[in-house]
Amino acid sequence: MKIAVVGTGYVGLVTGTCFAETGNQVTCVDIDERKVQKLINGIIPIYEPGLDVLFNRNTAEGRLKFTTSLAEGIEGAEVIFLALPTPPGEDGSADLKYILKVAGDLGQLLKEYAVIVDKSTVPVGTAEKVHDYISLGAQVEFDVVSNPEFLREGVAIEDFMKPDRVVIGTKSERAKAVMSKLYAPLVRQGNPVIFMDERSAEMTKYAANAFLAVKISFMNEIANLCEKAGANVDDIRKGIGTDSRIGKRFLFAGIGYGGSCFPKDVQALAKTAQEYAYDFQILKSVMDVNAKQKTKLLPIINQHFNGDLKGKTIAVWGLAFKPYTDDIREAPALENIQALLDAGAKVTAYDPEAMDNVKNVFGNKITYAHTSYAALDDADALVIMTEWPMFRTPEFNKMNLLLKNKVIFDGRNLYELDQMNELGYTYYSVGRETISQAVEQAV
Ligand SMILES: NC(=O)c1ccc[n+]([C@@H]2O[C@H](COP(=O)([O-])OP(=O)(O)OC[C@H]3O[C@@H](n4cnc5c(N)ncnc54)[C@H](O)[C@@H]3O)[C@@H](O)[C@H]2O)c1
Ligand SMILES: O=c1ccn([C@@H]2O[C@H](COP(=O)(O)OP(=O)(O)O[C@H]3O[C@H](CO)[C@@H](O)[C@H](O)[C@H]3O)[C@@H](O)[C@H]2O)c(=O)[nH]1
Repeated sequence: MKIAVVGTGYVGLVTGTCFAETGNQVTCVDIDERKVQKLINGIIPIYEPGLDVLFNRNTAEGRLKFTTSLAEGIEGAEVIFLALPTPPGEDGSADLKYILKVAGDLGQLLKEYAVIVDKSTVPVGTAEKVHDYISLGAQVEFDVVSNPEFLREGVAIEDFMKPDRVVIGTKSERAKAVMSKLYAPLVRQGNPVIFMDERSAEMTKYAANAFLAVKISFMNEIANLCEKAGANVDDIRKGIGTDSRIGKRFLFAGIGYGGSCFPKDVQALAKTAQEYAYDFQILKSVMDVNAKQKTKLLPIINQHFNGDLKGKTIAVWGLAFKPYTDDIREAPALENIQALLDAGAKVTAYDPEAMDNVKNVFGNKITYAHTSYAALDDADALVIMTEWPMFRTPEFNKMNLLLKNKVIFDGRNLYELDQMNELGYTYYSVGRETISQAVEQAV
C-alpha cells in the first residue's frame, strides 16, 4: 500500500519506518527542511533504540522516503497519517493549528479517495473539524479516521510492531477495510484492532494517558504517606501489583511523571472536561500532586545542607524524562537543576543520551561530565533523576573515592536501603524511610 506520513517527529518517524518495514511504500513529509535533509542523508534526529536498523533497511530498499513537499508526499497515497504536534495552547487545551493547517492544504491537494488518519493526540471532535477543513477544498471523496498512537518513547518500535491493541475510530466501512489491511501484519491474536466511532477513539487516547498518570500519582501519594507512617512503598507496590486487577506496571513511585505526553494530555483532558462543564476532580488532583512531586527532593537536599547550598557542588545523574530516550520535555531534572542553581549550588550533570539537548537549555550554567563517575568528582552529593540502567549497579568503591560526602538523593529508588546502610551512605529515596522530623517540617 502507498502511504504518506505528515510530520516526522517521534510518532511520524516511527509510524513511517514501521509501516515501511511491513512492506508499504512510505513517504514522510515535514516542513522542517533541515530535518528532512538529515533524514535523506540517513541521519536520524532522535535517539530511539532499534529505529536505526529498520530505518536503514527501509531507506536502502527504497520503501521509506522523505520530502518537504506535501503534494509530492501524498501523491497516490491511500492512507495519509497526520503525526503533527498538538502542544498545549495558552489555556491548556490542545492547539490544533498544525493539524488544521495541513487539513486545509490537503483539501486543495487530494486528487483521489484517501483515508486521512489523525495519529496525533487530539481532543474529542477533532476528526469532525479535520473533515470540515478538508471539505472546504476537496473535489474527491475521503474519510477521516482517528487512530491514536500508544507507543512509549524508548520502546517505541516494540510498542508499534507488537501493539497491545490498535484503536480505530471511524464509521466508514470503506476506511475500516483500508485500515484493517494496513494493520493486519501488526496485530496478533489477542491484541485486537478495536473499532469504534471517532469521538470514542479520541477520548480513549486521553483516558489511557490520564489513567496511567493517575496510577503513578496515586503511588507517589502512597509513597509520601509511607514516609510519614514508616512503611516502604516498594513493598506496597509488590503487595498490590500482584493483584491482577491492579497489575504490576506503572506503580513506581518517584519524582513524578514528565515527557511530552502525560503532562500535556492530562491538562488537555481537564480542559475538555471544562468545555463540557464537567468538574473532573481527579485530573485536577493528579496535576497538583505531580507538580509537587517533581520538586519533592529539594527541601530534603536543602535541609541536609542546613539551608545553605551556596558553593556546594551537586552531581546530577539522569536528565532525560525517562531512560532510553534523549527527550527532555517536562523532565523533572530541568526544574530541579534550575532550583539548585537558584539556591547557589554548582551542578555537574551526566546523562548517556540527553546531554546535547540539556546544553541547549542550560548552556554553560552547569558542567557536563563525560562519564557518570566524572560527574561525582569532588561533589558534595549525588542526585538521581532518571533510572538509566547504568546507574543501578555502580562501582560504589569508585564512587566513594570521588564524592566528597557519601550522600545520595535518589528520586528513582535505585538502591536497597540495607545496601546503602552497609556502604555507609546517607541515602534519601522516595517513600521508603521515615524522614527525620526536621526534614519533614521543611517538606
Ligand atoms: N512522542 C510520543 O511518544 C507520542 C506518543 C503517542 C502520541 N503522541 C502524539 O503524537 C503527536 C506528535 O508527537 P511527536 O512527539 O511526534 O511531535 P514532534 O513535535 O516531535 O514532531 C512533530 C513534527 O511535525 C512537523 N510539522 C509541523 N508542522 C508541519 C506541517 N505543516 N507539515 C509537515 N510537518 C509539520 C514538525 O516539524 C515536527 O518534525 C502529538 O499529538 C503527540 O501528543 C506522541
Ligand atoms: O511507574 C512509573 C511509570 C512511569 N513513570 C514516569 O511517567 C513518565 C512517562 O513514562 P512513559 O509512559 O513510559 O513514557 P512516554 O513515552 O511519555 O509514554 C506515554 O505517553 C505516550 C504519548 O501519549 C503514550 O503513547 C504512551 O502509551 C504513554 O505510556 C516518565 O516521566 C516516567 O518516569 C513513573 O514515574 N512511574
